[in-house]
Amino acid sequence: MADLWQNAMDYAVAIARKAGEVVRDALRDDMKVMTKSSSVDLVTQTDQKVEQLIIQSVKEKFPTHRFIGEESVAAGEACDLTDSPTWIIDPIDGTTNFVHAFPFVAVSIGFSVNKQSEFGVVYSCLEDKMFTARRGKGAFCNGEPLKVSDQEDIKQSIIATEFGSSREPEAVDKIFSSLRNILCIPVHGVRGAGSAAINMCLVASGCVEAYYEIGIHIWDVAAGSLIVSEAGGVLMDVEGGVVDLMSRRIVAANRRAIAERIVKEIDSFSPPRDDTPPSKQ
Ligand SMILES: O=P(O)(O)O[C@H]1[C@H](O)[C@@H](O)[C@H](O)[C@H](O)[C@@H]1O
Ligand SMILES: [Mg+2]
Ligand SMILES: [Mg+2]
Repeated sequence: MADLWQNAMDYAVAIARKAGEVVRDALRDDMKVMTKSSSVDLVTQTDQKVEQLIIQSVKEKFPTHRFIGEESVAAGEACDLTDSPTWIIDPIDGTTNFVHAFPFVAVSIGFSVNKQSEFGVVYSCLEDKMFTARRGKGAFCNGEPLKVSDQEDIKQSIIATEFGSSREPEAVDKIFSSLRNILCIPVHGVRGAGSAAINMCLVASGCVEAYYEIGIHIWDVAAGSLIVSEAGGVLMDVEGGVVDLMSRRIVAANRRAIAERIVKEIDSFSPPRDDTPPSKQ
């Protein structure tokens, strides 16, 4: 039977590659850096330009599809995931890296129908690595199949996480408390690429055993989540329940036991959900 969404996925790969070129070219220019939710939540004209480029091109090809885009939501659009085919876009995941030319910057495109993820595309554009996953058909990097690490022992593991862009003292205290707990299990190391999408692709590639973060948004992890699960990994909430991409909390790991061990050490909290409008937060 023909794959209903393969055409859309091929289009996503092509547009992510084109978007990545725009990002790479922009690195050479002077940047005007603006801020959003806090003085360390950065955005540039390139984030906005790339999101518009992706949305306009997809609209021409698939006029009935819907969108959740990081910069559109920042501009006041609703973050609504319905049953309609929806493209979930982070035009630059790792904007702080982009601003500093720290070389982990991704274009992330997730796609869901009936609230189920159908494909995910993460283009790590400075490394020129195209990560893709189609539901039920595996995950790939530049066409090569991906598989999570087979490590069973948390003490032999590397865990990825990020500090995020909140500097609220309560949140920072909890982030440090979780980090301390995990580091002192002890694990081999803690790393962070500065991009949720790339961290998830590192889990899918088997380079790190797990990634967790509180404070991410649906556009950071929509594509990466499918790439992890299609590479054989598991997703979980930071308190151990079923992951909810609107909840701004995620654990992605090579296996359930590693995810559960990390959950035990996380000092959890609940940022305002992505699907709660700012007026109701
Ligand atoms: O805002 P962009 O799209 O660069 O994405 C975020 C990262 O992906 C997070 O992991 C990370 O922790 C930061 O919160 C960062 O904002
Ligand atoms: Mg992001
Ligand atoms: Mg972004």
